[in-house]
Amino acid sequence: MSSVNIGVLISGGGTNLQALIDSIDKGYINGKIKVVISNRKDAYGLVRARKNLIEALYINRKEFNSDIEFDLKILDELEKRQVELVVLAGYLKVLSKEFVNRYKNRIINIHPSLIPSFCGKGYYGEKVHRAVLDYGVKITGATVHFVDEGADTGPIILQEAVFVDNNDTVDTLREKVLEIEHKLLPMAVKLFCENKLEVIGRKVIIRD
Ligand SMILES: Nc1nc2c(c(=O)[nH]1)N[C@@H](CN(C=O)c1ccc(C(=O)N[C@@H](CCC(=O)O)C(=O)O)cc1)CN2
Ligand SMILES: NCC(=O)N[C@@H]1O[C@H](COP(=O)([O-])[O-])[C@@H](O)[C@H]1O
Repeated sequence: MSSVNIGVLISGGGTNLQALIDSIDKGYINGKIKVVISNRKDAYGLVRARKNLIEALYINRKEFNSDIEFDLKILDELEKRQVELVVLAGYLKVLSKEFVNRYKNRIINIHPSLIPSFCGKGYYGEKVHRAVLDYGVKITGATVHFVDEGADTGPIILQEAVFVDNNDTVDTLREKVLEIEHKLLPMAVKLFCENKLEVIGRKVIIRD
């Protein structure tokens, strides 16, 4: 089976990107990351990409007149490289309808909570863990899902839970959830690359 061309969008440190790079390098994922694109110049994920000889682009939103034009630029860079799967690995901008429709059911996102809890506009990064602690829930976790027009509303591919302890802080919770993310995201990408994910309405069926 030929490998799948992957494009990864980031905004930050890139530990999920690193998990994908490592998973591909050890042969766990039948894919090739063709390009990493960040909307933030200081994203350490760009450094991780370059260290692994992966093309890394910073695209400055301020150089475009609208979010749509910005998205179209990103789409152009992805399609120039025949990208078949887009992975959002800590990408902190909501994609436009045009982008989502161009890659329908071919955009995967990782979110640091058990969707539909603590997700959507305003819920990203540490804000999620802060909300989890403030609410007092006893479990949280991570979700990998296909991306649709809404923020974190797409069909769920994989989830895994973790207990919230009384002495947990944002930092300790982030670390516990990241450990799950670094397992679930490569697993979901592997399943996609092996053509084992079928979307039926809101449900994602994992085929053997
Ligand atoms: N169309 C979609 N685009 C994106 C999705 C999605 O599900 N559908 N997922 C997000 C990632 N994400 C949660 O997983 C998420 C990212 C950012 C935000 C948010 O509120 N962002 C702020 C700006 C943040 C910043 O630039 O500092 C905002 O848009 O006002 C919510 C959820 C990726 N794209
Ligand atoms: N709503 C999107 C969101 O909050 N994404 C989260 O940003 C972090 C990125 O970390 P990383 O840059 O080390 O992969 C991860 O925890 C990811 O789940």
